[in-house]
Amino acid sequence: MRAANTPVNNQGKAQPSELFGTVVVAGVGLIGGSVALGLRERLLTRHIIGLDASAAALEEALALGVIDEARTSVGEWLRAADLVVLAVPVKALSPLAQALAPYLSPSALITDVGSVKTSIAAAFEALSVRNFVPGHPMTGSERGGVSNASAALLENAVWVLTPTERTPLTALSRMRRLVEQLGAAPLVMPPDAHDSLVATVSHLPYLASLALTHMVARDERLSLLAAGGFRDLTRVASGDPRMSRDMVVENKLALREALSSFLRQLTHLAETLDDPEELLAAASEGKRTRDNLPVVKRSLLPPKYDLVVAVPDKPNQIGAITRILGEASINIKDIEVLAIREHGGAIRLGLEEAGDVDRAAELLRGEGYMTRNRG
Ligand SMILES: NC(=O)c1ccc[n+]([C@@H]2O[C@H](COP(=O)([O-])OP(=O)(O)OC[C@H]3O[C@@H](n4cnc5c(N)ncnc54)[C@H](O)[C@@H]3O)[C@@H](O)[C@H]2O)c1
Ligand SMILES: O=C(O)C(=O)C[C@]1(C(=O)O)C=C[C@@H](O)C=C1
Repeated sequence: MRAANTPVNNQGKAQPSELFGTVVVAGVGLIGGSVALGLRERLLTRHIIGLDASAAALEEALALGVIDEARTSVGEWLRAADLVVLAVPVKALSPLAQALAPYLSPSALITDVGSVKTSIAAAFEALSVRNFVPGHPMTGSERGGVSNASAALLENAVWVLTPTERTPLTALSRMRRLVEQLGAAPLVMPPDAHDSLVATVSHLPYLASLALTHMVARDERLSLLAAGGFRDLTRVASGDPRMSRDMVVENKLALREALSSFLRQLTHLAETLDDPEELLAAASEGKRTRDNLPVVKRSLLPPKYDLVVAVPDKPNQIGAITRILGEASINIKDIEVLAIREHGGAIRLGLEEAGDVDRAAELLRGEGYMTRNRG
């Protein structure tokens, strides 16, 4: 079923890649289609089956050479899948997971690309699907559908992986490698941390774009005067309304908090109109932050402070370690599985601040873990 070849990953390290004999992409649209094309172009699979509720989407995907075979309903045929990628709208993810689960091979790697992670992570846990690694590539477009799919969309994107306490280290490790083989940069964090962060960087900007477009809709002269600045700030308002609505509603708790912060920011900025020096400071900070965004600089991930932890071969090790550090308010920005041996393995934790490394090491040693700082 699987063979290994040894391409070089985007950090220049030789890494064995996994060949997935049969891949199922459920939801053959913009993101599902892009994953399928990436797998094909990088020779990571022999056969791709598209599963979609829309016969038209499947026909288009076949015609474009994105998939080899089309299916409109689940069934025994799914047992042949070595990798299953769920790429349907957020609201359809959990019902689809439920429909697929009885047919999945226990060795298959399962992932999804949905924009909200706590709900789908919980759904797969409840279904006791073992090798499920929730994911979210931080890239996309306001133009959906397979005709806009491209392997290049995923290249250099940060791809968040949100394992739960039950995700096996081996599954996380396979998923990390797959993301790297697709040219993206994996970043591991708990599902709730992901949802809280995307509320600010993705879901709030979507609501802000709606608010701005609604203001323009009131007066035709405004739309005539709207130039590049307005266009750039409101691009995401052109996305599919139903899909976008469902995405923000699914994350409404975190989004409400982000909205409150945004309203406080706007109120503060309104006050600085009477204090030009303060407004200049805010504008300079805004420029600095925006100019240094990795997506603007086209750089990969920001620097992190690393701690390597030896983990015994027991269940729930990621959960135990993240809980110990979470209780001490130490933020884990990334987790990488460095090695898996019969009697245990090692993971690298990417921490937010230099001082966190010593604090985390002390806490973990206190709980019986062996640690090593990595410069
Ligand atoms: N568009 C983006 O920028 C972006 C970025 C990252 C992640 N995502 C996530 O990726 C997922 C897919 O988004 P997209 O932009 O590729 O959407 P899309 O509309 O391009 O594709 C979705 C596909 O899913 C199919 N589908 C819908 N309901 C289904 C069901 N119940 N069963 C089977 N097929 C079904 C549709 O027919 C369509 O072909 C979403 O969960 C979204 O949150 C989107
Ligand atoms: O349109 C784009 O460029 C996007 O990257 C879309 C975007 C975003 O808000 O950044 C939208 C939703 C997804 O979950 C991820 C990415």
